[in-house]
Parts: sequence; C-alpha cells; structure tokens
Amino acid sequence: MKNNILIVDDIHPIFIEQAEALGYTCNYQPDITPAEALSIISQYTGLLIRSKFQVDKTTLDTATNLRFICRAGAGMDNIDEDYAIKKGIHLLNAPEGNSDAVGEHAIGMLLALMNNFNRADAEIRAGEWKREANRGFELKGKTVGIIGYGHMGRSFARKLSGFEVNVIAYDKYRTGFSDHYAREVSMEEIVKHSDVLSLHIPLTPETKGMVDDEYLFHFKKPIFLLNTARGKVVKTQAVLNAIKQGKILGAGLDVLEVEKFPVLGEQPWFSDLKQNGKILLTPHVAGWTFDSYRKLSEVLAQKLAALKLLP
Ligand SMILES: O=C(O)[C@H](O)COP(=O)(O)O
Repeated sequence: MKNNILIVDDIHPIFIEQAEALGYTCNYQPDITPAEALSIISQYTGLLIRSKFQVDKTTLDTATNLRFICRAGAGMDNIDEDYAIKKGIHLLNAPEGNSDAVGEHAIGMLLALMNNFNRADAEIRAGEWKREANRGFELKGKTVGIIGYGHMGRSFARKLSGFEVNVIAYDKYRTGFSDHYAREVSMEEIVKHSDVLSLHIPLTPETKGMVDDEYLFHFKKPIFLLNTARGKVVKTQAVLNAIKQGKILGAGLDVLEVEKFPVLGEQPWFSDLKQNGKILLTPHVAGWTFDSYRKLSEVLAQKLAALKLLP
C-alpha cells in the first residue's frame, strides 16, 4: 500500500514539503467536492481536512486503507471520532497552531464590545456624533469567566494578563489546572462572578445548545459574551432575549448556529441579529490568520512525524 495523503482543503505548502520529506506522497485537492473525495478515498492512507469536510461513518467505511486523519485546526466535531478510533485510525489536530489567533481575536472582540467600536464607527459614517451613548467600560477590575481551559481558553487567559482582571476558569474534563493566568472554579462560581463569559469548548452532544435562556438566566451580573468556539453551543435567540432583558451587555460571535449564506439569512432570528448594535459578528475567522495558516501546517507535520508510521 502506498503512503499517500489526500488533502481536501487549503493548507500551507510547508505541510506537503515536510510530509514528503517523511516519505509520503501528497495529492493536494483543495477544491475537491465531498463526493469526488469519497470516490477516491479508498486509495489513500492519510486524509487532511479542515472543517468543511465531514468524516462520517460512510466516509470511514469507504476509506478502507486509511491510517490517519490530520485536522488542520482544533475542532474535531466534523469527524466521527469514536468510529474512527474503533477502526484504529490515528486522529491528529493542531490547536497549538491557531490558539494565539483565537486568544487575540477574543481580546479584540471584547475591547470592541466594551467600547462600542462597531456601533460608534457606523454612527459617525452615518453622520451621527453620539458621545454619551458610546461611553465604554474598562476591563480593569472585572471578572472574566472562561469555560473550557484547553489550548484556546489558556491562550485567551494568557493574553488577558496585563489587563488587571480576575480570570476564573471552569473545565469539565480537567482539574488542578489553576496557573499564573486563571484560577480554577466551579460552573456555579462562573455564573455567580463573571462580568465576561468566554466559551472555549468543543461541540459535543452535551455542549450543543448549552447557552440557552435558562443558562443565561442564572448569571448574577450582566455579562459580555464571547463565542469563538462553535456556534451550536449558543442559542442565538437566547442571546437576543438576554440582550433585551439587560442580562447581556454585548455579544461577540465569531461562530453562529448556522453559518454561510443563504442559509444564515433564512434563520428566523437573523434580522434581529443584523439590527442589534450590541452584537459584533465575524465569519468564523478567529483561528484563521496569515500566521496560523503556516503554524497549523507545521504543527500537523510535526505530529505526523511523531506518529512514526513510516520506517
Ligand atoms: O476548529 C478550528 O480550528 C477553527 O474553528 C477553524 O476551523 P477551519 O478549519 O474552518 O478554519
């Protein structure tokens, strides 16, 4: 069997260079359709994907020679992980490659929200000069609650040092992680003390729809909400409701329950979302920078080398 990798998305060429130095042959097909990929996948021992390609049971059953999947990114929610592991397929991802990007994006969103950057900018362009309506909040002295203290949560916490904030973090799957940047707390404490809530958790059946009306109702203080994780973790309608009730002061959403047009524009909540000046939107780019583009490839190539699948 050949040692070859089918690459079905856009990645920095350094991956190909390094994989070929290890002895792999790469077939770079960033524009391949899922159907086309499925029709040739049985010829490959490796597959490299980003988020647009779904690796479900059918794909895994068709990929009879597959030994590893490289995910150029962090989220593995587009892979049927359990089934792949059952088939003995190695799964590699690269959160180390885009955690700085996500941490910085979250910081940028937070400062922009707290100081009404997007709304004030739009107002001036429309001929309105409103100082009082655009009075901001300072980060200093606030409590920032982080849910999920993996690569992304830790990166955000590190980048908050210097802002003189109290950083608390909760992670269901990790304990004993308090460090220089964040203090480990329970979910109850996050809900009780946070002025800012930033989500850094994967999408799983358990986290799907986690941030809903009921969850937001329990927060003791009005919060700024950041979601740079996965859109389906947050119910968009609940965010709109909480803004109306004054429970959310601003929301920075890099990811949405449904992404891309036209399907996004067809959602019942989309017109309210569009008109709400307390919501700042970006198109799922928190982890996608000119810098992370190369780092993701480098991290994956290193992990592939460490697998030592080739003699
Ligand atoms: O999971 C990630 O790393 C980010 O969400 C980026 O995903 P992408 O592969 O779509 O850029």
